[in-house]
This record gives sequence, C-alpha cells and structure tokens, in this order.
Amino acid sequence: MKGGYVPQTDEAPMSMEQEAVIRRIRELLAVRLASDRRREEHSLRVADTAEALARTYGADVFAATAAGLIHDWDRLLSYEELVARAARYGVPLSGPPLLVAPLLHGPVAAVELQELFPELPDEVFQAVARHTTAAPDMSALDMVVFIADGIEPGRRGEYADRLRAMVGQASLREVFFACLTEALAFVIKSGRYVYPLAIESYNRYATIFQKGDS
Ligand SMILES: Nc1ncnc2c1ncn2[C@@H]1O[C@H](COP(=O)(O)OP(=O)(O)O)[C@@H](O)[C@H]1O
Repeated sequence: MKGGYVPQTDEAPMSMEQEAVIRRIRELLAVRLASDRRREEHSLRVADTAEALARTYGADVFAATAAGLIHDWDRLLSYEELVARAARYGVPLSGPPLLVAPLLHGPVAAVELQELFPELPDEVFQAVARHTTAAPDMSALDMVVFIADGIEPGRRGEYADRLRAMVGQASLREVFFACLTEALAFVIKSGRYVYPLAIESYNRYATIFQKGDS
C-alpha cells in the first residue's frame, strides 16, 4: 500500500456523553498519576496523538482517546506488585518474572480497568493490554495506541521524527510495524530479554510486508 495512502478526516466527533466520560477519566488519571506529573503529561499527549491518528486512519476517536489516557494506568506500580497481580489475574509471564515485569503494566491494567470503567468498550482494554506487548493480530485501535505511545511529541530523537513523518503517508500497519521494529531494535541493542509475543508480532508483520501484501 506504499505511496497511495489517502488519509481519512471525516470521523464523527464525540457525543456529549463520550466527552463527559473523557473528562471523568482525565480527572481520575490526575489522581492516579499524581505522584508523577511527567507520566500524567505523557498520557495526555498519547491521548491527543491517538485521537489525531484515529482521525487520520478512520479508527474510533472516542476509544482511541480513552485508551491513550489510561494506557499507563498501572505504570507506577513496582515490578514485584505487577508480577503478583499478573499471577493473580492469570496474565502469562512468558519469561523470567523480573525481566518481563516492565511490560506487565499493559495487560495488568487491562484487567483492572474493566471494573473501573465499565462504560468503555472491550476494545479499549485490549489496546491497553497490547500497547506494551503488541500482538500478531493488532486491531486498528491497538495499532493507534501503540504508535501514539511511541511518537507522542515528548518522544525525542531522529527515530521519533522519522516515525512521525510517516503518519498520513504510509498505511497504519506500516507505521505500526516501523514503531515495533524501532522498539525491538532498541530492546535488543540494550541487551534486554525480548518478550516472546512481541517477537511473534514482529514476525507476523514482517511476513506480510516481505510478501508485499500490506
Ligand atoms: N523487553 C521487551 N520486549 C519486547 N518489547 C519491549 C520490551 N521492552 C520494551 N518493549 C517495547 O518498547 C516500547 C517502549 O519501551 P520503553 O521505552 O521501555 O517503555 P515506555 O513506553 O514506558 O517508555 C514498549 O512499549 C514495548 O512495546
């Protein structure tokens, strides 16, 4: 799909009810992340970026904004706490507990947020779970949130500029694959354990793009 992508810009605006839900989430987020203002600001920027991506690529703007706001809901929990909660919820660890712990805040929050925000659709919780691990079958919303986390304006560096420049020029899957590739390259270069689901996801999309079937 290289070269021929035409961005969509006619997504319906949010309803008044949806805007009220977003306001409530923002208020609760400020309390949840009160001890780390930078993390709260990052979440607000991810929500704005996800909203813009949803408009560009025709995903659900409300779901994208909500998922962006809450994606790091459990980011401030200790690794020990994340591992304990993952075990309690039946979230698979897929590796040595303390090595996979940095990724667990996505899947663990996805379980807890369902109770906190029953008014949100399930697809939002899936996107929260997958923003750290990715998945071989990413939905448009999953990709929007994953990309937004990687390219929000607070992310600095040549790679972030290059990924931002792809938006609207390349397909959503191409931008997602580029973000995943950058993230995994960084993890590998720093000698860290790579989460198996992320590798599986990479191979799935590499297979698609190598075949030229984007
Ligand atoms: N060990 C890992 N295995 C696979 N992917 C990882 C790993 N660590 C980080 N990532 C990916 O890289 C992205 C960025 O990671 P990082 O910069 O550590 O987190 P943050 O987004 O919280 O700043 C993560 O959201 C995840 O997609």
